[in-house]
Amino acid sequence: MTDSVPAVDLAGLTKTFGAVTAVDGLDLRIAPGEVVAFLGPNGAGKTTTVDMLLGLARPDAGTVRLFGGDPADAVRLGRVAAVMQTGGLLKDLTVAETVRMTAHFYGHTRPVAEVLERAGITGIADRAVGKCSGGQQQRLRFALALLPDPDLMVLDEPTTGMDVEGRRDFWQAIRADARSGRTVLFATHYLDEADAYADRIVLIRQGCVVADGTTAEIKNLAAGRVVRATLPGADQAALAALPGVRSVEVRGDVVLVHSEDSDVVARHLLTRTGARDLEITSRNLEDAFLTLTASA
Ligand SMILES: Nc1ncnc2c1ncn2[C@@H]1O[C@H](COP(=O)(O)OP(=O)(O)OP(=O)(O)O)[C@@H](O)[C@H]1O
Repeated sequence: MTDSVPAVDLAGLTKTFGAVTAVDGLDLRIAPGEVVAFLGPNGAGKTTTVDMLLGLARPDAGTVRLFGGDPADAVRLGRVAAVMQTGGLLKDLTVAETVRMTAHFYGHTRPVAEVLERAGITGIADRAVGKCSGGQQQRLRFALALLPDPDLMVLDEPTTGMDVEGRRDFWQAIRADARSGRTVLFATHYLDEADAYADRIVLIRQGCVVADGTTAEIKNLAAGRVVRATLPGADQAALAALPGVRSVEVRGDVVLVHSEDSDVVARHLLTRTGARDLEITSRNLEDAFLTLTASA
């Protein structure tokens, strides 16, 4: 029964700041247990959406429901926790002291040792926060967010400014934790993070959802696949007439067919022509991102 209630349900969400429409009638439903990347270029409206989702900002129009209820109630009940980019840590306390102190503010929490372990910071429990790297401090913020054992974890560009290793360690901790069934929504403008760590990508531009699907679907949506083959004297018109073909390019003896249905192209090339050295490649997420977020 509870599974039929979405973890997140945003409907017609709109927010303007003067002449700027930051979020423009945004609709989004996230089922319990999904790990969703909220991906978009700078100024797309990610933070404004996350702020409304957490009840930190009031929408001008539209509704936010978390687990079927008001966001403020979900936050108060500890069903939702957030990891933001910066702030909120005292440099002189140790990692463990910080977690213990925060645990006192809640009525009931997961054990401190358990959240340290889940966030992957047991080994630095006695280190002063001021001596921790940016990535370690973010994992500490993650540990704090885990204290109430929330059903939904919201992260707003949590790895900004971290080095590659720090980002990888951080995401490994998040990903391992999400396997327990927690719903995760993270805003990012790093394509590789969305690709590597999300089950689903919601791409936004100018406050609207422009694409929503699995990583593979998003790649295909914008880019399809490219079938490359060696085929001297290729019949360009015949290839262009195949279903799903978007373009045919001939470079010397090599032909490149850009298509939504690479199977049809491959079958045609192998059975009806003398093509050899076939290669099928999916264009990368970066291509999809650039195509879908380019200004109209
Ligand atoms: N408090 C505010 N006052 C005025 N304009 C704002 C305010 N907050 C956001 N905006 C504008 O709303 C738009 C969306 O901003 P938002 O921060 O939500 O985007 P974002 O996708 O999170 O961007 P980034 O990746 O750069 O953090 C931008 O044009 C921004 O300048």
